[in-house]
Amino acid sequence: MDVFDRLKAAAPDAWASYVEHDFVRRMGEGSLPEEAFRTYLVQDYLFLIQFARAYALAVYKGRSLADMRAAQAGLSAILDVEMGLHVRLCARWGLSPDDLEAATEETGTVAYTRFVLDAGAAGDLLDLHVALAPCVIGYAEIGRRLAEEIGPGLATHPYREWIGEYAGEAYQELATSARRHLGDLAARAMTESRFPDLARLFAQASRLEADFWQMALDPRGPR
Ligand SMILES: Cc1ncc(C[n+]2csc(CCO)c2C)c(N)n1
Repeated sequence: MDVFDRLKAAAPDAWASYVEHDFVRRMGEGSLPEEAFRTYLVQDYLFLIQFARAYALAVYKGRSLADMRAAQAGLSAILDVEMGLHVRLCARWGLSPDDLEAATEETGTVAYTRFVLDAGAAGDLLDLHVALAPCVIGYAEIGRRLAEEIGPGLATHPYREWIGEYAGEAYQELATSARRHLGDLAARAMTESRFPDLARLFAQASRLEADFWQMALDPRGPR
């Protein structure tokens, strides 16, 4: 059992609330309302910008060149690859770069991203990577499961690009290497007495991921 499996096993309800969320189920069934998916895409754009900052923080928190380079690779992946893919996916869904730039960050986006940034700012690199783990590794689990469930029907599925992206080999490899890096970091920096605090951090990040899905399902009231 690696440290990621231990963290999941310590927070089964929080993990299930995230990876088995209604948004995920309905995306898989193809019954997710398009408007909910658009809301998600816009907030995810704002989310990815803050996540780039979290990887930049991981560069700063690194104590070895290897850790700093690993964080730099994560930062480049977001800035040079992920953002471009995301903007293209948004365009496919009728959202222009101007729409994305003009969007307001919702409370759920602020809560999740600033929680991760604070975990990293107040803690060390291991705290930061534990807070990042549900996001990076969870999406690989969700993407793979949905692709397996849908099977050959994926080619014509309404959410095929999103599912294909996260189920695809490149993202699966990225998640596998993030998982290995987390294991290495824990082997170096984790004393057993730290585990309960790390498990709490992991559970909270997983709940915030679940809230992120929920935010897209719940219409926002006027304000
Ligand atoms: C709410 C939310 N959670 C997780 C991801 C997945 N993800 C997070 S950071 C990143 C880039 C890793 O290099 C990816 C793919 C997302 N997009 N949105």
